[in-house]
Amino acid sequence: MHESELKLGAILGRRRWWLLAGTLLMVLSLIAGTALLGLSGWFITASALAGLGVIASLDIFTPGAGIRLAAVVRTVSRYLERLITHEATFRLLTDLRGQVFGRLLQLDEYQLRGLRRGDTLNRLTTDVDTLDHLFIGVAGPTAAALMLTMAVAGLFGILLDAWTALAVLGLLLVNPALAELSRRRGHRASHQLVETLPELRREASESLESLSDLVAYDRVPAQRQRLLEVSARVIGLQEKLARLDALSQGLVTMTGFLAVWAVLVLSIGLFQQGLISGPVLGLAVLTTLGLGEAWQTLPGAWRKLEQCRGAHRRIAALTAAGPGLPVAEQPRTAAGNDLVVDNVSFRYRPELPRVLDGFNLRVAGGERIALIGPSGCGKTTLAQLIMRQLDPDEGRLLLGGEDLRRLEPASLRRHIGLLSQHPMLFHDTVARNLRLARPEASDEDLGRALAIAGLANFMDGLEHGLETWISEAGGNVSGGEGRRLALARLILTDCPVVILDEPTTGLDRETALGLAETLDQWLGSRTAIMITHDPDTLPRHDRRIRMG
Ligand SMILES: Nc1ncnc2c1ncn2[C@@H]1O[C@H](COP(=O)(O)OP(=O)(O)OP(=O)(O)O)[C@@H](O)[C@H]1O
Repeated sequence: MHESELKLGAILGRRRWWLLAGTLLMVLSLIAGTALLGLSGWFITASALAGLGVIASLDIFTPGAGIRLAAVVRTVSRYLERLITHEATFRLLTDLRGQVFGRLLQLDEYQLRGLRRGDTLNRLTTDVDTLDHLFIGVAGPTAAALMLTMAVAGLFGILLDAWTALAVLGLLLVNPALAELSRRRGHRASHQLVETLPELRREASESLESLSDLVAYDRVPAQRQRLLEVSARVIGLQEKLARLDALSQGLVTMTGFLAVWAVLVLSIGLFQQGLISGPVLGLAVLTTLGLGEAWQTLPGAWRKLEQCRGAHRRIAALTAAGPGLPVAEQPRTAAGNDLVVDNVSFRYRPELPRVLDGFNLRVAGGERIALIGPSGCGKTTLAQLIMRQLDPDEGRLLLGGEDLRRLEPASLRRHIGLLSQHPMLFHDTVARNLRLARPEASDEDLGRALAIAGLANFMDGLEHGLETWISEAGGNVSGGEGRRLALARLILTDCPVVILDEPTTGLDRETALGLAETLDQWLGSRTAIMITHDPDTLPRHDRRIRMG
């Protein structure tokens, strides 16, 4: 098993005391509920018999106190049980999400590209939630129902006789078999549902994201049709599983009533023989009725085990994607600002042609170069190799004379900064989006970075200034403004080496030239690689390198 693979057992083990406390409280509340019914049965029968004059006197205080106690214990233990199991759930969710998210953070650019955003989100949310059902819905209640059944059978063995105890055990222990049967019958549909539900969410989110394109190409009806088809498949599976749940729940209810009936028949026999009193008979029957209820929800819950397994598989697949790029045993700290690309070859997959084939480049410390070339010639790929988001198949990349593979990743990140082609802005304030680069930056620092990025006027127009919220993926800022916000973020990092992937794209010529001027000052003695299709709008640079 890979070290970073999902360790469900370990996660459950870490929270074992919470889970145990939850199960014990579940048992206590079930016992109190069943005792409440049983004592009520005893009390009602005894009162009726006293009313008929069959029994001479009736002690109403002892059973009355018992009923009150059972009612209070049931309420309190159920409340505490909810509190504890919910707390346990949140802790389990935190552990699970933490582990899955931690694993995602280790993925490199190449592995991340293989993930579809909607699908990953699904695994992080729905699948993790489904897994959490494992304890709350299945393990805890099953253990509680089993323990209660054993306890009641023991009680019947003492109060009534061995046959009644065995009848209760025999009939109610059919329930786990019914639950298992329901799990097996729902196996395929449950697995299909785990796969189809994310497909539906993915289709829905992608339809919304690409709505303007779909409208422009008049593809809305076709997309709607696709959505409806997936939705119909989901509904079909859910219907199938709901029918199975109803059937198995009906069967469990039947075994519960069969047990009540068996206890009634057997204890009438005992009563006739004078071995038990009428109130005990009432107690036995109603206790069995209460006991049957403890099993009610289990077949559905067991059936969902299959969904848990599917969810586990999907999350495990996400977390088990091989390790990211290897890190040297004793990594060095990045030092020196000169960059060498030495005979580098790279292809994305073995079956694809080489994007770079024996590529060479030397950039001296403090030198600025413009990298130009036709679309698809590998400029962005080269930037990612320099950032060590990818490793070359052949050749090496050196920073300050040291192979990038020997450098500590965090130190490399502090040393080389990248303005990517599609920078990400978070649904957060301008200030927090910028402070991602430097948490301790003052408002003045942010203002300076924004001014260098040519956003002073833009900021003046914002009512809440730095505290203005940017909606998800930069929805309320224009493409050009979003890229310049990301540029301001890069400026805050203060890295001595920077790669700017098309810094002036999306800007009109006048703005681009203005930005080039302020950037020129900021770049100062930094080493800079500027990727562009229009080198005339770039800040001053020493050389132009043509790729492709
Ligand atoms: N993840 C990937 N998997 C497979 N091929 C890829 C991947 N990313 C890029 N490519 C391919 O690699 C080649 C180089 O892409 P790259 O993005 O580096 O080009 P570029 O020169 O930056 O292009 P542009 O100027 O349009 O940004 C292209 O043919 C592209 O299709």
